[in-house]
Amino acid sequence: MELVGVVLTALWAMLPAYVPNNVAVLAGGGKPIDGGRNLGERRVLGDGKTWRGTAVGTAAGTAVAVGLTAVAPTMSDILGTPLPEFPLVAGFALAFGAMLGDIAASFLKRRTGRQRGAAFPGLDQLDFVVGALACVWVLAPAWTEVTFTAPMLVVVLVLTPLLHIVTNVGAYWVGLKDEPW
Ligand SMILES: CC(C)=CCC/C(C)=C/CC/C(C)=C/CC/C(C)=C/COC[C@@H](COP(=O)(O)O)OC/C=C(\C)CC/C=C(\C)CC/C=C(\C)CCC=C(C)C
Ligand SMILES: Nc1ccn([C@@H]2O[C@H](COP(=O)(O)OP(=O)(O)OP(=O)(O)O)[C@@H](O)[C@H]2O)c(=O)n1
Ligand SMILES: [Mg+2]
Repeated sequence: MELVGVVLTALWAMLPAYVPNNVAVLAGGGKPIDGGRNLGERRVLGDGKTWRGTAVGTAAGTAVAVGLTAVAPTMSDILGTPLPEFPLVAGFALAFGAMLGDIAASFLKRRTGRQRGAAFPGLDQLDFVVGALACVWVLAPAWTEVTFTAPMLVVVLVLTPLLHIVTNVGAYWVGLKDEPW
């Protein structure tokens, strides 16, 4: 498959993992997952990881996977490259795994003394990718092995940080996020 095809397929396959954190920013708030508890001196996760953001983000990412599956044959024809369909478990795993990766990153940030909202370059850009890929590999291993080729994984690891930076700076500019990362 030529490069354009690999890029299109990689972004398509990751879209159910890209949407949840965006939606959590838009829909989040309310009760924190850690219930306000500390581990040692610091919060377990912090007020930035909420039940509502996690649930709505996961639901939105799963819904995106269902929508992409419905239009995959048509879009494959239009774009001239075969685009994957998502079994429900794979769509859910990508979405929920993205949220879990972001939550795990907050756990690490608190353990390393970073306050809520502090940057952790590298981790911020890839936490949800690692979470999504690990979760889908565990919950839908056969689908994952067929769908994610090595070139696609390279494209995902290179392009996602760039997309994350552009999206977050955009969200900061329009006032949706308090920090541009
Ligand atoms: C389905 C519904 C209801 C909404 C979809 C919202 C939306 C804009 C989805 C885009 C998904 C997408 C293609 C994302 C790619 C980038 C990416 C990897 C994002 C990861 O999430 C970053 C998110 C939170 O990050 P954090 O948890 O690590 O802190 O960033 C915040 C994003 C938002 C609040 C969404 C809305 C953003 C804007 C309105 C900013 C405008 C965006 C731009 C100017 C540039 C967008 C460009 C590209 C190429 C995506
Ligand atoms: N599981 C999640 C993830 C995000 N959010 C919402 O999205 C905002 C931005 O997300 P993020 O940047 O990931 O969190 P931070 O507030 O920066 O906290 P942390 O330092 O722990 O990443 C959060 O403040 C919160 O309102 C949420 O409610 N639930
Ligand atoms: Mg943040």
